[in-house]
Amino acid sequence: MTDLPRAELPGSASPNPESLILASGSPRRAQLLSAAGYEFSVQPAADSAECGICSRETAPEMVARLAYRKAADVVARIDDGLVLAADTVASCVGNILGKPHNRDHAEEMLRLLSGRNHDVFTGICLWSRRHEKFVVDVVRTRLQMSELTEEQLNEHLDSLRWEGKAGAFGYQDGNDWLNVIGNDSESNVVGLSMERLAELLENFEQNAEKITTPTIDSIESSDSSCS
Ligand SMILES: Cc1cn([C@H]2C[C@H](O)[C@@H](COP(=O)(O)OP(=O)(O)OP(=O)(O)O)O2)c(=O)[nH]c1=O
Repeated sequence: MTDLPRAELPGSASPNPESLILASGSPRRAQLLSAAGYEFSVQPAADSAECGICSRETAPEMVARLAYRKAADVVARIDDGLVLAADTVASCVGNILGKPHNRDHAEEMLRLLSGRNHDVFTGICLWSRRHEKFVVDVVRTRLQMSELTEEQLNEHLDSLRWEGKAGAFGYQDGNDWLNVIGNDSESNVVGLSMERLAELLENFEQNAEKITTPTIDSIESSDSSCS
């Protein structure tokens, strides 16, 4: 993994900056933020904020909607703070791959990904409770997975390193059968693009009133078809 950039929080020059609250129970996201030098507290969103795959929803629409829902869930419980929420899925030949439910599900995902290029999408939502403004954005990283041998597949399944990870793999685990294509964000695969986070923080004041991709309309309309 490349060095991760640091960034000032909006209003950090003011005497009373908003503190950063990570609305996620993901240990990877906390590690990424810590490694980049951010100070933050953790307040995971309720599981109910992360409802399942919705009909007619693309992977980027889905991660945007879920990041927004997770942030909204935590914003409703705090008086002040800048809430950061994210959601990550893999996407391969039209299939959206979240966290596997069990070993068989993980195997199914890995057999689909084996030998294929695929995408990982992470939605990010930053929401200032004090200013009641938020931005939502989505980052895509393209990956290539080599064709897995039966031995590699079984070793990975036995290791349980697929647990709790979208697509049933952990890029951070350093498997030689998985590579990011080109210069796409590596931290995005692990759950949070640190490059995009720095940009969103830096431009929060300018961008917070308008939603980036996708629009809040599509987030809300997708939500209504949630199963
Ligand atoms: C693709 C990939 C995902 N992941 C992880 C990041 C996320 O933790 C997880 C995707 O699940 P998410 O639902 O995005 O996050 P989470 O359930 O872990 O935490 P929360 O909902 O509280 O924010 O997969 C890796 O660690 N490595 C990878 O290579």
